[in-house]
Amino acid sequence: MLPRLRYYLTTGAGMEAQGGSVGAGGSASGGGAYLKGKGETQLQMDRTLLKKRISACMKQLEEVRKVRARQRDRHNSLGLPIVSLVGYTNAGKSTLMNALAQNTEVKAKDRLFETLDPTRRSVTWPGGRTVMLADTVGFIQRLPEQLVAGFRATLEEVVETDLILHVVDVSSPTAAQQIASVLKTLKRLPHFKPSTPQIMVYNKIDKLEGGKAEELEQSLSYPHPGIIGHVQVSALQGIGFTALAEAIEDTLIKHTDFGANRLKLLIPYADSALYSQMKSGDQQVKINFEEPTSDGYLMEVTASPTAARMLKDFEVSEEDFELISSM
Ligand SMILES: Nc1nc2c(ncn2[C@@H]2O[C@H](COP(=O)(O)OP(=O)(O)OP(=O)(O)O)[C@@H](O)[C@H]2O)c(=O)[nH]1
Ligand SMILES: [Mg+2]
Repeated sequence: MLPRLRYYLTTGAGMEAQGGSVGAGGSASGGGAYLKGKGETQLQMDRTLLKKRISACMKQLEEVRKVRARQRDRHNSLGLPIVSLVGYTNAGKSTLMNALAQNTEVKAKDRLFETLDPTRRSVTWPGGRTVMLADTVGFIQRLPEQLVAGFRATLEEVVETDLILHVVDVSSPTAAQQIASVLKTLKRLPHFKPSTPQIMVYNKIDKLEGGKAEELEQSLSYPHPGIIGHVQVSALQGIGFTALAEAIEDTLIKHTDFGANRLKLLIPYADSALYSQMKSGDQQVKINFEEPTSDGYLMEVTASPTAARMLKDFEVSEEDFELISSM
């Protein structure tokens, strides 16, 4: 609502057609003074009213931001990874979020700007990890400059997000342009880290004929530093959710600090099979540091809860780690 009001106020769009045309036509016909005056008064009243509504909306937005900041603090203190759903308007973000959270509170409607208030839901995957999903407002192309600020405000959280799910409506003929537009908007967000991991979520595959999704995916592939994976889903029909959950888990382990467990290990040379398995790019373990020592491989790793349990016997204390590495 707010961006639309702002748009009317700055361009006069809509109202010019109402009041302005009466004045213009009136002055040419001689009886213009009365009509013109009336038109202008009406226009002024409209503008005053709009200004009041904008100011009310701004207050609401400020309130939303404050609440959000408080929530953010709480979530951060809980240490939950924040996974934001971003994408072009109508891509199916809210539908996907609802389906994943099995919660019908978030509105999903076939309308522009339906989601001006980003919403959060915590979701626990079957593997046991809980993440915080954050829905955001849909992006649109060629956003008037005055609106960009308003949209940015609602997207502040994307800057702090641990992982982005970039939702795409693959059934749209302009999907490629929409992706480019979203990436551009993200890049322009102040303080946005381009390296924030991003999973492309190709949504609405139920609307495509068999095999068409792969074809489309090829044509949509977009070189971008943050994009590290892609999944095909149908938010509406619940297709591809397992693969999506796995991709999220995998990304959190490999590309963020949310691998749950940072462990310091000493793997004896005799356990070379274990060492090879860890080096094989196994998605359960990310090696942050490694050094061969006289007793074995000294490592610092981020591991999934399952892997951490398996590696428990090889754990060394902080002091031992320092001692061995200094020898
Ligand atoms: N066929 C099909 N329709 C879908 C799918 N996902 C979402 N939709 C429909 O697409 C429309 C838009 O969905 P939303 O979830 O509101 O989209 P959004 O990305 O949140 O939109 P904004 O909040 O405006 O940015 C709705 O009519 C959904 O029912 C899908 O997987 N398949
Ligand atoms: Mg939405």
